[in-house]
Amino acid sequence: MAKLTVEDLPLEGKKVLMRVDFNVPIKDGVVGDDNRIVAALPTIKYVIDHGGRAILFSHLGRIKKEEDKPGLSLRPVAERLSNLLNKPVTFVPVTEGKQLEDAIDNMKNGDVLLVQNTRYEDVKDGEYVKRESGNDPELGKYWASLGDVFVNDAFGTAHRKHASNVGIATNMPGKAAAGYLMEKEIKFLGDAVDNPERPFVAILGGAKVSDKIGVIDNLLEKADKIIIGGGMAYTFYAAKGIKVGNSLVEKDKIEVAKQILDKAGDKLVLPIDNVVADKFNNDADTKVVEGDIDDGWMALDIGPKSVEEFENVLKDAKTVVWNGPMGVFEMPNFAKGTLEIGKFLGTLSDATTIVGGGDSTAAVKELGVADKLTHISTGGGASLTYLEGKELPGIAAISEK
Ligand SMILES: Nc1ncnc2c1ncn2[C@@H]1O[C@H](COP(=O)(O)OP(=O)(O)O)[C@@H](O)[C@H]1O
Ligand SMILES: O=C(OP(=O)(O)O)[C@H](O)COP(=O)(O)O
Ligand SMILES: [Mg+2]
Repeated sequence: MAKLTVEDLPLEGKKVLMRVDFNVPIKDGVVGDDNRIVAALPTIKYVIDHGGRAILFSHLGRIKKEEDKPGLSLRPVAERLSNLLNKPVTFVPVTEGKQLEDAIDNMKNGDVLLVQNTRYEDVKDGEYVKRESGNDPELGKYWASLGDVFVNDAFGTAHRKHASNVGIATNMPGKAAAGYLMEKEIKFLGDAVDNPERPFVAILGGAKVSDKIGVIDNLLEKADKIIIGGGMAYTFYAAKGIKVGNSLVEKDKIEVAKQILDKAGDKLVLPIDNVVADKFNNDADTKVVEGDIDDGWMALDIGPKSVEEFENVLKDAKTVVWNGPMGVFEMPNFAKGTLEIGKFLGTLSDATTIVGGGDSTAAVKELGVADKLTHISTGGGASLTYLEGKELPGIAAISEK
């Protein structure tokens, strides 16, 4: 990388602003899968071992209204980080102002501080102002003013142009560096997918339909097959005139889905059958149906015929990139599709198998199939954007050597 790295920066006695991606699953105030926190430890340790004062920034979830804030506090993450580092981590429950500035002034060399969820800035006085997500120039400038140098290790957020990554970096010219995780992810993805061994199969699922449906267009030129499962599948069902019941559908993306279907021909593989439920709950009544999904039912997992069909497509693959679970794996009754696909990828011993994304990674770890895969990437949307051949704004903003 022709970019500055953390090793190029002066650290001793410096206030080192760090952007990490700690957007991890939280349930009942406790961190679930901590892969993304663990993945950032090498850079954090390097900074504090070299006498830096680490001031960490991350987003968590999405905040659109005041009521979203309490459940999306980073406090539980500070606790987990403290356990992992085996040292105290100061948590500052605000994103600006005197409390934050005083806490930073009180830091000693080697100390670690975590700032509240950067997306608290997206809602001010009850209004959705998107200061963080809209890269408000004043916000990036303010955060940059709090430190001496900047290290961006948030690969999972690199496809976003937000104040806490791009904003801070552009306000610290010559002093914004990449961390080890950022370097590692780019190197790995580059080696695997710039000239992928073929057949190259992409698997796309999950729930961020409107975010991610756009990448399919570019992926059609790179991949030999694209398998669509999980919450991504039903917008395509709607585009094909298949009934979707109450399944997750992004209505304003149905047109896009139609265009993709026209262009893709048999490159795109959709689920044949689904596990449908009468409510969004693990205890729902369920059944497996092919094709049409009746009103009152929603598809929460792919069915056994879909698994068989997907495995058939995957069996000869030499490169597989997977983002987005095949169903609502957080509920045991809808985890089977994700589990089966994960297990099957584990049997492809001479293929490069890459799983990316906060939730997909949590799924393969939780379901015990992560060990047999080639690479677990912290980025879902970020990996897909990289795969499309697009520049990642978070990386572009890092200073050149
Ligand atoms: N059929 C479905 N209906 C609703 N949500 C789904 C469905 N399939 C998967 N999901 C949800 O998608 C979420 C993950 O999506 P996403 O964030 O795009 O993936 P990743 O974090 O791996 O990039 C999970 O919380 C999962 O429950
Ligand atoms: O979890 C993330 O992406 P992913 O769900 O695609 O893995 C990143 O933290 C980005 O979050 P965002 O999609 O709310 O900007
Ligand atoms: Mg996710």
